[in-house]
Amino acid sequence: MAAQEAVDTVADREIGVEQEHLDQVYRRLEEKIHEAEFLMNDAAQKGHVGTPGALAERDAQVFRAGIHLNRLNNEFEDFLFGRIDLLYGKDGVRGPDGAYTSVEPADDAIRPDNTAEIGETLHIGRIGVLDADYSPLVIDWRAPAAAPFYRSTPVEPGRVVRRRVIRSKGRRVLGVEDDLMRPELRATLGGAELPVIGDGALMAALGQARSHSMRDIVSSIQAEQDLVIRAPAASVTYVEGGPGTGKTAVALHRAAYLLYQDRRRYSGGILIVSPTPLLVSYTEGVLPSLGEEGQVAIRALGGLVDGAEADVYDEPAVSRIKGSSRMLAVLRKAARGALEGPAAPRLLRVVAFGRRLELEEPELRRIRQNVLSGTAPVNLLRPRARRLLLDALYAKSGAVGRHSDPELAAELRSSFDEDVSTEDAFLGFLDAWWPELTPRGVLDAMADERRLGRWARRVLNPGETRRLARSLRRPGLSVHDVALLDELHTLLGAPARPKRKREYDPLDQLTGLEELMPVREETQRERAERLAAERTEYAHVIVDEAQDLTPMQWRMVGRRGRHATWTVVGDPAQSSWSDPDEAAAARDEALGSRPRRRFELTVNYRNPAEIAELAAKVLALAMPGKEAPRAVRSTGVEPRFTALGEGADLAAAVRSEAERLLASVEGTVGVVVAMDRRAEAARWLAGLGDRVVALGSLEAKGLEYDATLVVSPAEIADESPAGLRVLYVALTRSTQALTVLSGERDLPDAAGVPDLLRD
Ligand SMILES: Nc1ncnc2c1ncn2[C@@H]1O[C@H](COP(=O)(O)OP(=O)(O)OP(=O)(O)O)[C@@H](O)[C@H]1O
Repeated sequence: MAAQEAVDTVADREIGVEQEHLDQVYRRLEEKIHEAEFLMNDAAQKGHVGTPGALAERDAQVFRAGIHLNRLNNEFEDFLFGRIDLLYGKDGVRGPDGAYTSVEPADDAIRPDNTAEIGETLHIGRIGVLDADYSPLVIDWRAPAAAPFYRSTPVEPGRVVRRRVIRSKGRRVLGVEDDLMRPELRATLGGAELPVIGDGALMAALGQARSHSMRDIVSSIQAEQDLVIRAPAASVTYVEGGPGTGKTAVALHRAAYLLYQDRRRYSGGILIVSPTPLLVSYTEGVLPSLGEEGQVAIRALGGLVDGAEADVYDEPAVSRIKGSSRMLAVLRKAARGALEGPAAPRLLRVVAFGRRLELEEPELRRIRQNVLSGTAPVNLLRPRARRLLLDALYAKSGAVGRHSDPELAAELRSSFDEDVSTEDAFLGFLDAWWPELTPRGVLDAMADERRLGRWARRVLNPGETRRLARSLRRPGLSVHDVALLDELHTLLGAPARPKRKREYDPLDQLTGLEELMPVREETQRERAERLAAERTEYAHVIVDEAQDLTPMQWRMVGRRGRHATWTVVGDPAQSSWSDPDEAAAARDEALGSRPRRRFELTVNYRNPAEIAELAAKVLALAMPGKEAPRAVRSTGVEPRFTALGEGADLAAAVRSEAERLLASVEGTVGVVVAMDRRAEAARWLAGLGDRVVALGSLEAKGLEYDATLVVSPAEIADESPAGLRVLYVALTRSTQALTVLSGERDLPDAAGVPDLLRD
């Protein structure tokens, strides 16, 4: 008891020490706000005195200070989250953040009797704060001086003696957890021995209940993850790692790091491509919590094309066709063939120079073929089509050769062109014969099986053609349709811009029209949002769950980063694409010949060892020889197996198992079913509250829950050729508890274990 109290007292004292530091940080920030306000008033009073540059700098300072305080007050639960106590370094050089730059300890930093004095203490937080004398009160987590907080290990401690994670809420420090990097050392700070509190912040973070949004991991980034986050953004950074190794977390932190490190270079924006809208909403809070917003767009694969938000999936046989690079040949034909719709006119008749001139079908066909022999996008070929039509009509007009003087001849021709091309009959004909095609229009044309058969000849077999046409006849877009739209957009060329909204016209004031059409200045923020929405190319592209992109999706994503650097994270063992080799080839094509830097993440932070072990059995079937990541913790809770008795009601069983899991964990429960059961599963769970969600197997990608119920492994595995890998994804979603519910098809043994999960 007495010993416990002593520990508490040391812990309380250390909390007090950190509280004092946090108070000092807030005092300093408030000072900065006052300074900034003073400068602002001063600037206003002096009016135009001062160079424009100085005024802009002042504004920027006020703006930054305002953002800091606002964030500190409103958003961050743990603004200050870390501290490192370091030995004296080899030299006394300070970096721009005020910290000593030396990575290695000075030769005499450790005395022969293994004692040492702490030479520098740094606090790490979400943004950097300097004291009035430019000494660092808080180091930004992305600054070079913060790297030892993440990189230092007992094997390679560098200058770090003690690494401390500080937990705080608002302005109050709640707790501290220490790790000693040099446990053999007796270090003193200001003459007193360095105390050590708690037993590891990582485990505390991993054991916490999950909500429906991802948390940042800024206070517990591990060394192998830090290497990826801070890797220089040259060409392509390729990161592989099994489920739960932090790939998504690392990708998001890397975006924040790149912006911090070189904001100007990434002013062209960073795009994060996510497989599903569910994963987008799960992850979109992370960057704001790291102090980054605005420059990063997180988009689902089904939402990369403006105006096409798709979140439904085709059946696997259809998505296999739509995702395959064979579609490229089909789309090329369709983009041209769609010009000849059922309503395409077969005769052009105009009157010029008092004569009736006609072009009949064979001539029209020849002209069309001639125009299409070019490689330009179809919509951009329209002016050429118009010119060749006029040439052909002129040749019939009898005017050719009427003048031998070239100037007169040219004049005659130009008046012919003007006459004909303003004639309603000609204009109407051109619109119908060479219409402005839209990607959506061509996709609709492909829904006609007969026409699609023509365009897909020798590329798709008749069965595939039928399936594809049938799926395109369904209303709405599927996720895989979006990549086709994007391809068509390129093949067709940008249609003429829609007419701009009416501009503000001062003359309107005289007519009183302005009252009917309110004119409002666009705000800065609206402008930024509009520009972001209009952006089609980015300075850096991060692809999450990259193993799932189909060849056609790689082409779509590739177009958004033609001049970009890339971070590509994925796990081939979780690929839901039937032909991973084909997808890898498409990926390589999209990324071009840029050099790759490869990293591997090897530790599973999500699943307890008990769940990871079970999942590894499916991995062995799905990808024999592939190693599973090492689980970092164990809970002692084994997965639960239960089988549906003969004639039993699946809905009732799912509901009751979900209820059981809800009672066993504090946070979220995910119920994963085969894709075609997704709608009914949502009904089965109705009324159980928002801690539980039903997911189709493909939607579970990237997400995690405190507990997961996997319904019928066999149904999930049989869904598609990639079914075993999809099942592997489903089994690796849980942070605490897993239940597997088998049906008849799973051939469960007496203990309810389905045959796919037996040894
Ligand atoms: N260093 C860390 N500290 C604390 N938590 C971590 C750390 N690294 C990863 N995690 C947690 O582990 C879980 C898995 O991370 P994440 O979703 O990024 O993994 P992933 O590799 O993308 O997984 P999957 O391939 O299954 O989608 C998350 O809850 C994440 O917050």
